[in-house]
Amino acid sequence: MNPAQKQIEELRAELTKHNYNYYVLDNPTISDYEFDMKLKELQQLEAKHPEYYDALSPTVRVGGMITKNFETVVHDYRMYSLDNSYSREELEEWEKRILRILGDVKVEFVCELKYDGASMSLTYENGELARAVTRGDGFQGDDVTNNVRTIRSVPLRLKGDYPEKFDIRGEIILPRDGFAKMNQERVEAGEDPYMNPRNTASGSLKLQDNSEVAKRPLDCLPYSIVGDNLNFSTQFEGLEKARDWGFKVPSVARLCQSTQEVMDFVNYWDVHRHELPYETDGVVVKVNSIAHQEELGYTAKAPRWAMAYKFKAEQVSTTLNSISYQVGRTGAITPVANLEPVLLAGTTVKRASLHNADQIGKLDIRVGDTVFVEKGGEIIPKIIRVDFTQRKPDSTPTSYVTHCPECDTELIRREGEAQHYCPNYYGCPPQITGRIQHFISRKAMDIEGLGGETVELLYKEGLIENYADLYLLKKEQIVPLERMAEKSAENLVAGVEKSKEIPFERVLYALGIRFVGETVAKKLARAYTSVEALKDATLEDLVTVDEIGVKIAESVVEFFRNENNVDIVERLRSYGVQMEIAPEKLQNQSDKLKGLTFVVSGVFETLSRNDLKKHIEDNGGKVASSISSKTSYVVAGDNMGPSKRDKAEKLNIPIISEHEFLEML
Ligand SMILES: NC(=O)c1ccc[n+]([C@@H]2O[C@H](COP(=O)([O-])OP(=O)(O)OC[C@H]3O[C@@H](n4cnc5c(N)ncnc54)[C@H](O)[C@@H]3O)[C@@H](O)[C@H]2O)c1
Ligand SMILES: [Zn+2]
Repeated sequence: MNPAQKQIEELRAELTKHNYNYYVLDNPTISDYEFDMKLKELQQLEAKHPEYYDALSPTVRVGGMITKNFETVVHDYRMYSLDNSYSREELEEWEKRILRILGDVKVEFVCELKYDGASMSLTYENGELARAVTRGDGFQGDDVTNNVRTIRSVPLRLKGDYPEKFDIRGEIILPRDGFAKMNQERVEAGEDPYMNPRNTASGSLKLQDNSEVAKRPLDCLPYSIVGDNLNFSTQFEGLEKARDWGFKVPSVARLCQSTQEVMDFVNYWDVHRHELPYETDGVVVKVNSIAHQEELGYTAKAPRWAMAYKFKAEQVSTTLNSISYQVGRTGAITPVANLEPVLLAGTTVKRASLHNADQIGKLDIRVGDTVFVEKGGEIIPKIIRVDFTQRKPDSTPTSYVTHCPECDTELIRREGEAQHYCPNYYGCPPQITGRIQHFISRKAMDIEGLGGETVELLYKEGLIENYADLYLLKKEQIVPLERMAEKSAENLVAGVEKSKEIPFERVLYALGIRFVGETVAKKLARAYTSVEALKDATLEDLVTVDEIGVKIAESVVEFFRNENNVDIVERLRSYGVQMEIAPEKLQNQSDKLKGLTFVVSGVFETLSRNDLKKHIEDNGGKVASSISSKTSYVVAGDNMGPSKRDKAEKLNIPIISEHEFLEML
């Protein structure tokens, strides 16, 4: 293969992978700037070598895709991406291109902010929200109407002189405050914080349970209207109309008569964007007249009448004062850079994560170095590189810690893992308190009246050494402690007592067995029904359980091989903690539907939809939200949607009634 072709194909493959990480997994591994630069490189190569044209290239296709977890809907009007620019020169070139097409006319521009979230198309019919669909691949997207209905700024009913039918496009975002609050709750519950508002907003739309979506403070910021017979003739008027109909259109949009005015808007917001309640990653400049827009049209991927001007992620340089090492609940060591405090993107930055030993080696970072720090959407800033021109002649390479900073045990690094670990499971303080903090967290034993700091205090005072000790705490022991009062001590003891009602599957999760998260704990609880049976399970036995792999199985066996753990579990049982699935619950459970996937549609006579779903899950079946070739049965009630019926028939999937379903049990 010729080198140019090879390079083109490698870039296409790499960008396709990043699109998948970004749009499907909501978990990008490179910055947007790096992504855009690679895309530009590909664009230039493809322009030089038109012989390698490919209609599937990331340069000619919108990067997203449908997920198949929702009903797929074809957009009446295609959804496009935007071309990007990073400089005034690029903007001026764009203006010239436009004038070449439009001829000698006066062109007005509208500047809007580029909200950083997930794009959404809302269809309104006769003033009512009919559908909400993600951008997907631009031609078709996921029907997420049920999730979007929970967003308060999406009007379900419009007011004023709205057109009979139209689509309005907007960005679904998570305001900074709401995001910070969600993360605070997660951290308190012992869960990892979300990475950034954009990915969290996008991930929220894909949740299957809309009551979960309703808890998230999402917002919808509209920016364009498409349809036939619209009653306005410019972009700016369209925004005003949408506001009158009840949409939350941000008021920062501005009409500009020249590139200078556009640049003034850009420069103003590059600085002041950190004062906004939500994140933005640039400005979108649009030709104002819709007649002009129609004349300009679209390329394969983006309108010719609009251009995004992207802000560069803000970078600052500062000094690395020291590196410290944190020990997590599992004993994992994380190196942290302690920086000379510096203002970045509206907040003072003092620390940055260095991830692991390899990262330190890759950056060749040393104490005393001047380093560049960047903050994208992430909460924790990143060190991009060292400014080697500023390196002091007497600096010495960083040598990674060899012993645990908390308990002085020699660290280990397992084959194939990036992190170092402190193996002192029972003697290392942050591991001990970390395990107890996990045990009491919301999704585990949910012990009210007890928080992470109190756990540390109780441990420091010698009152607890493991989570079983919590059940022996007496009010009289707690009251004398710092910041404790009669009432809070009572609450703590009552909270511990109440946790004895927590079902076995959550107790199993609370034990903190490595790799046994919530879902795995559920599977294990169902498969073994008691801790006694799980304890005796062999590796060969464990891996036969659905979705349990060797890694998890080994970890379970290792946990119960340790006498200390067995002892603690035995004590928990003796205090009354649930160590098996309650018999009455077991009665209604079976494996009868194992391996079968059901889609439930319509309204039912004897059961509610939720009960029906619970029956399916209790008997080992799976519930999916949309019909695919993997569906085993569709359980249909009254008013089953015709499109679902068509699809089931096309794929030859049996449609059964609720009575037929109950008979299966
Ligand atoms: N880091 C990664 O791995 C990775 C991977 C894929 C994509 N990306 C990022 O995503 C970008 C591509 O995504 P894209 O195709 O959605 O393009 P884009 O985000 O650059 O621009 C198009 C989108 O901007 C949004 N938008 C926000 N405010 C708007 C406004 N006022 N008017 C019009 N549209 C507005 C719309 O949802 C529209 O779909 C890349 O440039 C890159 O920065 C990053
Ligand atoms: Zn240690």
